[in-house]
Amino acid sequence: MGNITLNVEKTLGFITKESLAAYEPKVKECMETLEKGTGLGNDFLGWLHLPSSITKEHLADLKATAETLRQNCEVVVVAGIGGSYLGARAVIEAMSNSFLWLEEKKAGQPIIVFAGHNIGEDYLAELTEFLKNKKFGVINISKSGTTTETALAFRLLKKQCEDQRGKEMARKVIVAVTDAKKGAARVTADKEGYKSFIIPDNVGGRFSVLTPVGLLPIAVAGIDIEQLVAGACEMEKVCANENMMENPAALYAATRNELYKEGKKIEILVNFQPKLHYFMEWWKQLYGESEGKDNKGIYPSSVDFSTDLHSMGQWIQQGERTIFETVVSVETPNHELRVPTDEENLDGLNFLAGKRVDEVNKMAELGTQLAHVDGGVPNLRVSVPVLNEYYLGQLIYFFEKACGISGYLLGVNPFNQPGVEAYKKNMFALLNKPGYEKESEAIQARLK
Ligand SMILES: O=P(O)(O)OC[C@H]1O[C@H](O)[C@H](O)[C@@H](O)[C@@H]1O
Repeated sequence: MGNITLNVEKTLGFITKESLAAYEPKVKECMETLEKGTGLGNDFLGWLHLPSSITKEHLADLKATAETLRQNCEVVVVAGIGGSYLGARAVIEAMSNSFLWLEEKKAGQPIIVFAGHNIGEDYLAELTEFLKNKKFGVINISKSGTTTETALAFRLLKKQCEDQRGKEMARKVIVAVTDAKKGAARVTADKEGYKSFIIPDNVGGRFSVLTPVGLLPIAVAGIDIEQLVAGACEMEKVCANENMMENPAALYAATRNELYKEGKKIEILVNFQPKLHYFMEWWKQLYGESEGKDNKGIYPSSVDFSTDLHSMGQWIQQGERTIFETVVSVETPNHELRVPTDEENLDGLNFLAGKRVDEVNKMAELGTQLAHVDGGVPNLRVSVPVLNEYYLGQLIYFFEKACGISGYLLGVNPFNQPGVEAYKKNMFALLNKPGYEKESEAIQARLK
């Protein structure tokens, strides 16, 4: 079985081979800093050798809990935000049939829905309505255990679950994934006797998809977590290579840093498979929170092609030349569908008759790459042989390792996110949260 690969050739008209090669010693140093744990944020390096440290017993425990939820629930609500949400959604959406959720639910295959990632009253009211009379369960995920969005949704879900299914069944179908000791989610789980899984202290939220944060919901969705971990393990080996040109994570980190130095301030992650939409959302948090600080950092954005070629395509082709693209390209689709012949040919599409739909998609991809490079947009390409658990595991670890290296190349602490506290402080002050009396007064004075 081959691996995912990275091709940076289409950046070379914008940066030189020599400038890229010059990164080799710096990248090596960053990799050593990660390995030795001597850099900034070194108390959050638990993700680095996480894949190879996951035991069969741990996976079996996760699968057994997932099975309890699958057997007892028509719907499972996964409550979480940021790193406690995006990884699970990324893998579940990438691996699920796009239309399965519209079908009648069969026993043993619950629908997964998400909550706790917004404060939309309509969203939560509609969710409550949808769950009425349904056998549902909840996975409450929060590393800190105190995130407002998630706690608010969980308060509603817990009550509804207990009201509808009784305390005893609720205890069986509510699972917590949180800190070992701290936080409200831990206190509730212990008091109510919920099954719970621990998020290791040294794994930050955005690096936690391969902990129970991601693995439990993914297993509940019926997706093979062993293969996901096996793929990540393989990349853990590949991305340990000290030769930068043979290490995709190192090469990606170096290339994007050099492009940034040359004025390419925005990276657009591109897919040609709509199922990867949430994978890109996961990637945005990973890179946005890791690198966007100290007034520095590439702005991570994403598009779904060819959909967005009909909207953002214009900007990318001819807008300000401060962007580069990284395309995640799936080589072979999981299904085969050919364009039918039509005798009348009213739509003029008979030139495509007999071809696979993916051949059209691939020509859209190649045509776009050539056009965008011609238009001044450097292009990186990550090839994924097939969209399956194994390669998703590879992609996850590849992007995580590259992020650690890239953050150190940039000279920031890639493992903290102090900036996200600013809005929270204001929100708590505005809502008169106990303990925020001084801030409340100050903010009210500003609003007069
Ligand atoms: O898992 P939690 O503690 O609930 O945190 C969920 C998310 O919210 C925070 O505000 C951070 O910005 C994220 O890095 C984190 O993943």
